[in-house]
Amino acid sequence: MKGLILCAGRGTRLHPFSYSQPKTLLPVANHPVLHYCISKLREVGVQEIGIVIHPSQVQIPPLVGNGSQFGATITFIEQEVPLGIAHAVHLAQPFLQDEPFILLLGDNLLMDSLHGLMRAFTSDNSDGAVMLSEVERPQDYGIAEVQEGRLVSVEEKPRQPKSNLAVIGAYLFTPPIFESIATLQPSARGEYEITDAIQSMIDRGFHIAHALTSGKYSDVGTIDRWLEANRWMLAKDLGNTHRVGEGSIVTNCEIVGPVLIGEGCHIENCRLGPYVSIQNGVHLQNCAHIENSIMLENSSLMDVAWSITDSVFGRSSHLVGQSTDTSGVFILSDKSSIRIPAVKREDT
Ligand SMILES: Cc1cn([C@H]2C[C@H](O)[C@@H](COP(=O)(O)OP(=O)(O)OP(=O)(O)O)O2)c(=O)[nH]c1=O
Repeated sequence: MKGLILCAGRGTRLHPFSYSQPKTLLPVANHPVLHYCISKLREVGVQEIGIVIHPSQVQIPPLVGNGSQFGATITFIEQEVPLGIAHAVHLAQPFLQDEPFILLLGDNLLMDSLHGLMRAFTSDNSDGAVMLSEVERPQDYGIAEVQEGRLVSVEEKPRQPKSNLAVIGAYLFTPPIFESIATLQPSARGEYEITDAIQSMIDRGFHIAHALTSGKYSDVGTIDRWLEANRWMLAKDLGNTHRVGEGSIVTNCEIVGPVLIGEGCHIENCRLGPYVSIQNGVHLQNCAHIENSIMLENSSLMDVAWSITDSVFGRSSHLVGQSTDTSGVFILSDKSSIRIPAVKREDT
């Protein structure tokens, strides 16, 4: 069985960070999301992996190489215009040829392994399988209708959802999916939708099995969800402890885990955590409190007298501030910098 990972979207909901790097390279617990996808495929024995990228995403090939670091072989497939997930699958047909394949959305993170998906596919003798997860706002997802244990319909972002079971970004397909994709028309948002292709499979009499995941599922589609994914990956990896990478110097700090500190960082006189991940080369000095935040490579915070929460600091971004206000949320893109002067208070 082959694997296909999609990375070629526009990532508009993750601006400004997805301007300077593909969102599938953004770190969750200091590892690119894409690495987790590759590992999930390797865990179930998939070795031949195709990755769909946009031609401008030149950072992706050097980061994954030929796949040997993962024990896989990797083939890149270009999608010049992100016309939808089904369109990306269509472009990958020459790579996938005529065997079953697992499709993963490259910005999705699953706690469960893909064994459940594989089991649903094989035990039901089916023509494909999807993974379902209960969600709170079904209107925002592709929603499945299951009757008597069988998937009977899927609908993209329905106004009146038939269930709260969302089709999440892990699928298993057999070659008839390509004929279904060939019949599609673009949706109202102008994309060839994979949910329409699945519905077409069902309408043509093919059986699509399903596996319900109770494990956590998230994606890095928005900044809030990126922070959420980071929280649960840190909790999974570290519990309530913290880890400090090689060559990092941490002095006079109070740390409440989970907190992950990369290599070559300099951190002094700060209160950190919980849920903070810090990439390599970060410099923090005299920071009152940082919580639920991500600091990308070589960013720095100096003399920040208030509490920072729910924030992301881009690569080589800098914040210097002395205000005595109590808290702040910062979303700083790469190479941006802010200096906040001390507030002079009138004596009363
Ligand atoms: C739409 C689309 C997405 N993808 C990938 C990108 C993501 O990793 C994954 C899910 O995409 P989405 O998050 O649905 O789309 P997007 O990446 O364009 O983001 P936004 O809606 O914020 O602009 O699928 C493709 O490879 N080709 C496509 O045509």
